[in-house]
Amino acid sequence: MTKTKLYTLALIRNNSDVLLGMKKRGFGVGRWNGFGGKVHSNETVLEAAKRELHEESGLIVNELQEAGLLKFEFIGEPEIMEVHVFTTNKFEGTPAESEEMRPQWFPISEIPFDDMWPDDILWFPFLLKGQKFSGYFKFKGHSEILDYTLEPEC
Ligand SMILES: NNC(=O)c1cnc2ccc(F)cc2c1N
Repeated sequence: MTKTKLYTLALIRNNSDVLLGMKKRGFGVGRWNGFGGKVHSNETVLEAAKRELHEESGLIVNELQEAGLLKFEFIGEPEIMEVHVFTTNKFEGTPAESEEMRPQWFPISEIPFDDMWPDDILWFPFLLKGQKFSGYFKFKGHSEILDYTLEPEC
């Protein structure tokens, strides 16, 4: 019986740059990620997105826009990750390194997809155009996508 677990993922924009974090340990280590994590039982998805962003980058955001919904299945694992993706260009503070993440601004033309999760190159174009999206990715390990669906959502 597959179990769905809620996660958040926030991509912060500043004009033509996007903020990514180099994951220093744990899940996704060595890859440039957005900022996010698990949703706790005593908070909403939006509250979790703001909390995780602040914990991992030091940034404070009052508003986040819903950007998309991604579901990730890993062959052999019972849990489906339901990842709520957010974005904003309104934030307070300066990105600061945390125990989890080393933040860095990247020009949109220089997003390091080769050092990111393999699905990013597929849905980032929707995010950067401001087109909401919905996707499902079936992974074998952490680097091979066996199959996927991805579509714009109104
Ligand atoms: N910026 N993209 C991410 O941070 C990202 C993308 N895809 C993923 C797929 C599975 C997973 F477990 C995590 C991610 C993820 N953090």
